[in-house]
Amino acid sequence: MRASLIQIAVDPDEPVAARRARAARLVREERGSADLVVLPELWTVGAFAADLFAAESEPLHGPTYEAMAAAARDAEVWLHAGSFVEAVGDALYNTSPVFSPDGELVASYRKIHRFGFDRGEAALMAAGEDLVTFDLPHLTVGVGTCYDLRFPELFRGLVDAGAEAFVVPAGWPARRRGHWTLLARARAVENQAYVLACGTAGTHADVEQAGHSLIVDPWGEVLAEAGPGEEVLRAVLDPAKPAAIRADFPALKDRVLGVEAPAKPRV
Ligand SMILES: NC(=O)CCC(=O)C(=O)O
Repeated sequence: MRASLIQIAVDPDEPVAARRARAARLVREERGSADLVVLPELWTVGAFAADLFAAESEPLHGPTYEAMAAAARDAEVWLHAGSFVEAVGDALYNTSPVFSPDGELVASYRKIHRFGFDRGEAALMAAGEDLVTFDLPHLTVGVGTCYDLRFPELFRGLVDAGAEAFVVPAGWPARRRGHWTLLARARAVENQAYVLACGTAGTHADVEQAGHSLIVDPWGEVLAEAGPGEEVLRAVLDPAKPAAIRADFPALKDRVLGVEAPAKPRV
């Protein structure tokens, strides 16, 4: 399974429509080199460009959906199209559509943990409520978005739903790059699952982006890591590897469920 992560730069001087066309072109360029292509979080507007969220919001079946469905079909790839600002009535969601090589929508995930501590995304967007997985040939993939990476229970829930790999699009800032790499590897090790973490490059809304997308195997080894700039990061995944590692080192079987804090502090 050949995976390509498109670490696109969000340049505020590039109109959203132009970036949409450029992203679609980059996806098409992976035809023949990839089975799965991934874009980052909110590459349309920029994850920190909160002032633009409402103006650049779209219905699920809007211009980003149409452009990405066509690109997936033309490239004959599975496409996790990062995320865009989805408008549903008065509500906004940070939504990730996933397309099959026929350009059909196979999954749609609304980010559950919104970033901003009551500001930005956390104030403007509604929270998703559902865990989402989708099936590639021989590999079940769970999805999370950016800040979700800090919440291990979400990923454990995805494992319980069958996930053997995680796709995590992000708009992660450069100043917390150390957390990004550490958390991506931690989610891989603790869940014995591939992690495909695709960030953005460039600077938008005065927030320098980390880049450094990475592909981690279910043993926690980094198979490929990007630099800070625009880049297409590629690696080959072995769909049999998560099951092999889980059989060989069966830590997931040793989970103790329902452990609760004592009612009174121990003395
Ligand atoms: N877009 C995001 O979710 C940013 C998350 C972040 O900056 C962090 O967790 O740190």
